[in-house]
Amino acid sequence: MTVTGAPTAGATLRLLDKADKEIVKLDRAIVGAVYKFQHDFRRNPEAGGFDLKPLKGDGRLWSARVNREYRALLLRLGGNDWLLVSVKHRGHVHQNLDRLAYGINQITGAIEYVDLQVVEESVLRRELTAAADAPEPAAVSPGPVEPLLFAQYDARQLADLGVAEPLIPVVFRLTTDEELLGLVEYAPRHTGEVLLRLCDGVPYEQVKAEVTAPVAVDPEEQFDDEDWQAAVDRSQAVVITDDESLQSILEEGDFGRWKIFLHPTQDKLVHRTYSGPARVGGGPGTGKTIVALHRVRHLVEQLPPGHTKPVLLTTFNKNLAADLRSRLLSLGGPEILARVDIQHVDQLATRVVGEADPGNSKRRINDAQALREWRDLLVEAGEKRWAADFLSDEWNQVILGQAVVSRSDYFRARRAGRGRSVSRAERAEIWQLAERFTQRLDTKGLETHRQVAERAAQLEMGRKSKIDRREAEREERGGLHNVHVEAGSGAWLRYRYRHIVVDEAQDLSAAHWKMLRAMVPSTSNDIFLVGDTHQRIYDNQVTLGSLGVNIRGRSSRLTLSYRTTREILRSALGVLEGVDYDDLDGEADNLAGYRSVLHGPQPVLRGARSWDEELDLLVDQLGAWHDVPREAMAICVPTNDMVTQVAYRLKQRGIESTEITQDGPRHEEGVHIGTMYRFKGLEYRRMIIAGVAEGLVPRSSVDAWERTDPVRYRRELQRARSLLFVAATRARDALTITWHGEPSRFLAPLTAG
Ligand SMILES: Nc1ncnc2c1ncn2[C@@H]1O[C@H](COP(=O)(O)OP(=O)(O)OP(=O)(O)O)[C@@H](O)[C@H]1O
Repeated sequence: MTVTGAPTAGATLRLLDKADKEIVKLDRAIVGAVYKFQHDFRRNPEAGGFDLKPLKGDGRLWSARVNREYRALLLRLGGNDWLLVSVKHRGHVHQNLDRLAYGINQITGAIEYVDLQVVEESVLRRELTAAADAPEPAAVSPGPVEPLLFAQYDARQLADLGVAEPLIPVVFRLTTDEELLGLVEYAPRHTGEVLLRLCDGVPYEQVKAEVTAPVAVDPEEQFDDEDWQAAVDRSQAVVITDDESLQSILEEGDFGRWKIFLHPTQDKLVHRTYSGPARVGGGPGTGKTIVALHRVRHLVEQLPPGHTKPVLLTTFNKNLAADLRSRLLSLGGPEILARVDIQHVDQLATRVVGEADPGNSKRRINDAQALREWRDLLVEAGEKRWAADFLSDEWNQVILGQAVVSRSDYFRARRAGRGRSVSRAERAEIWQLAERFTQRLDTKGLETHRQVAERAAQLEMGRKSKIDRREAEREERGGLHNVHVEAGSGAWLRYRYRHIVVDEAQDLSAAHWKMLRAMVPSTSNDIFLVGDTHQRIYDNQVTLGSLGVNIRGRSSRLTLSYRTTREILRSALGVLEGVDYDDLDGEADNLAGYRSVLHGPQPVLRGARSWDEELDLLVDQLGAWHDVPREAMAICVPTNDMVTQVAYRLKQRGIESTEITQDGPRHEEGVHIGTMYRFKGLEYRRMIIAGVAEGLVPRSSVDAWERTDPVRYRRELQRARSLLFVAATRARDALTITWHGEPSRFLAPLTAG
């Protein structure tokens, strides 16, 4: 049969989420035939040989020949727009025609396709009558009654949450977690999310608010449930553009899905127009980085043609910036990359300062190195009244943080949140020591990253005021453009960027934000930042509003983890129990609704009597994970010494390993080993967190602050907790936590069972 009313030229062929998962499971020869099919079909669906024909009376579901045995099942969206939903053996299609269900979900407005036969056979593994209506839950369990998982809900309630209606009768038959997880595998994505949440015991209304509401069609929007072309835009589907696109979807498997199937919540955040700075929060693995990358691509696609780089993509460190670059390349290709400046935030600050002062050859040091300089200074000066930690913080947070340049400024400086008050006389002493410290750094040719960031912020703020002044003058003179030239330099003075996208936003300092704010004009879509304050591991708490980055009303949160299993997530959340977190803007934040649809083994918790014995536990655990490449596993420990010791023990036992340095893993091969700080933004299939013992996590010195500086004590505890949380949420499939001696206090909620 020919496609009536369809133009004879090429067709649009789309692929529905999950159809790809089914196709990859077919024999290689059939997958090959699918490649050829999509190529030919896109060119001309009417070509002979496809035997394209509608399967049911409504003209919506069609079958096309892939090879002698297999058929592609396609939904016709309209004209020559087709959605590939499945590839099945022709016998299966023939026998189960009345079991192939499809429709537009009344709540989410998305297209759904379900093969009820497959679901029932695979999920319930028993013959079921093909009842079309929802059965009375109690009536379907013969013999000893197994509790039905969803007996407390009725069909209407489930449908209102957006559960795919054809699946509701099956849902009512589920009795075990295993069956539920099986169903989730085959069900439309949203159905899986809702059911798992209900099964976790989350109240109905909460599931509605957290899972359904974000993807529900706006009740104001009169949506036409016959408009399949509009519905496909609300669905997770991708247009197959060329021969390689389907191939790359199938070959990259789960690892490439982030490029193609954004969650509707992610998709909205990527494509929205924001009237000013916007922030996306959310727990680990919810796709914040993915959203940032798609956002960059979206912004670039809106730019007029050109050769400049008006979009800045920045993050906390070099390692993460390199990762963003390679992922953006893979998402958008060299054309997108060509319009984006990717630099980590300290590199950016260094460049700004370098431009203003090209002769500067100072060596940059980090917070830990600066603290050592403070210690040495106090020892050399025989100064015992002040602790190096305290002075270092005072210098970073008050003196540098508020750009204090004189003694009198320091006397007036606000010291909110510093925990301990200081008298005027003490301020005088501190100021004197701070001056000696800066001199010391100068003499040694050193400069801290914080100093550089602060100078960069000042320089950029100066540049911004010049631009604004010139802009005002230009307007006064009726729009003359030549006043835009920077005095003396001949260079055009303009904002460095049009859009800035920031990843790992929770760890940027006030100076970084001041610098970034000044680099981009305050217009729509100016700053887009993603981050999670539960993962803040550097001491940089900021209130964005006070730094000119006003995110109020433009803050959203992602809640579905794509990385971590539900089992790991539950343990990781246990680590954060009972602690408050901020939203980067002075208000509270939380991880409400944070969830996963992935499933795996329970995390393993194992204590040893000594470090030596614990090292053996690590070797045993790696041995048990022989089914996974070494590079897909990592060991995270609290200290650098422990990194060396673990590497040594593994070497003795013939296990190759590689250390994660500031610049990423030293080598390609081997189990990755690093301190907790190094794991920010990374992910592994299997993780061991070792040394999670009292005295190490948190380190014993933290307790000394409890009496002398309670504010600092709380901050340090929070940081140690976040470090453990970050480490625990790097694991995709399996997590083992070990310790020797007494387990860390942070593990109490987990070890309590
Ligand atoms: N829509 C999606 N489809 C498939 N995979 C996804 C999707 N979104 C995210 N992922 C995957 O989930 C994992 C976590 O994503 P990402 O790194 O963006 O999370 P994150 O929120 O930035 O995490 P963290 O806060 O821990 O750094 C990645 O492996 C990513 O590829």
